[in-house]
Amino acid sequence: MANKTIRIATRQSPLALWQAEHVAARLQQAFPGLKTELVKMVTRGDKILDAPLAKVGGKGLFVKELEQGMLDGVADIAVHSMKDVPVEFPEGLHLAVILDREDPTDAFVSNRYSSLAELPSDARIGTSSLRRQCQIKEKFPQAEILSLRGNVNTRLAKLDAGEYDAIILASAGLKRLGMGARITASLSPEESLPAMGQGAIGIECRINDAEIHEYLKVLHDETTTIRVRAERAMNERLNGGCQVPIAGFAEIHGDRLFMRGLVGSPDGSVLYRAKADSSLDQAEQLGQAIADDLLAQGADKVLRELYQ
Ligand SMILES: NCc1[nH]cc(CCC(=O)O)c1CC(=O)O
Repeated sequence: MANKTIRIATRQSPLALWQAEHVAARLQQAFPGLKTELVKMVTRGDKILDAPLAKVGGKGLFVKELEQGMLDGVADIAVHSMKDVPVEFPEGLHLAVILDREDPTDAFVSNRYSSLAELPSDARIGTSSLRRQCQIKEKFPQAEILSLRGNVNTRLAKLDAGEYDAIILASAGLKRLGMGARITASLSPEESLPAMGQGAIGIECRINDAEIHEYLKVLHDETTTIRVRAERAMNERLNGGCQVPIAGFAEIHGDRLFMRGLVGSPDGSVLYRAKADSSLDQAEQLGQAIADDLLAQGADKVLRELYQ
């Protein structure tokens, strides 16, 4: 293992670079002498900035190019936000490890209002996530939802320029970039149920690369893995990516796994919610049960309309 260099495929947004550098630092801490190298790439999701994600379509918008890099042998691992990782992988690649979770909540950020509850009914709210949009619209049917794309700094600059009364974005991204102080209020799961995998970092690599797996093992976080396994199982059954109004969030209390799921119409007029709990070794079954509950309520109608 002497002189080994691990080449890490990453996007170039400040958050992606932070996450890749975090993984590099953790690996070097565990394996003194190990070298790492960032292989910086541009994904389709980075290029298409003028359209809402829901319109761009296609799964794996932020990961495909990184995956091709590993298949081509120009990178050994890819560091992803779990939220952006589709449930299926290209042949030869898989998810090797999930790291401990940062704050999974959605953040309410405003220069004018101190909480979601204080917003005027016709507030202008920035978000490009249908999941956030449908939950906001349920409570504020008159609210104007405005597109908000770009990296964290771009999004905050748009808010500061006065384009919105408030914006909603992932707390994890703000905290990782040292901008946690910009979070006006963390939204509770009742106010905005997070996306599957939100706040968790995952590492993908070639299935047959035994040496790399030896290194990655030290990064594994069991609690986060169980939670994200349940959340991904729900999305898999609903056939949902990050461009559909689906939320799934699991928490561990004692020796039980508690999960909530949600499917909504983008305009917030229909929202289906489900919750259940299980033992920790039944994570996948729990996620599937939540999905089945949502489907039995009629969630498939909403999803079918979106996929058309
Ligand atoms: N879809 C983009 C994306 N992917 C991961 C994060 C934030 C970090 C995380 O959830 O780990 C974001 C930005 C956002 O949702 O505001």
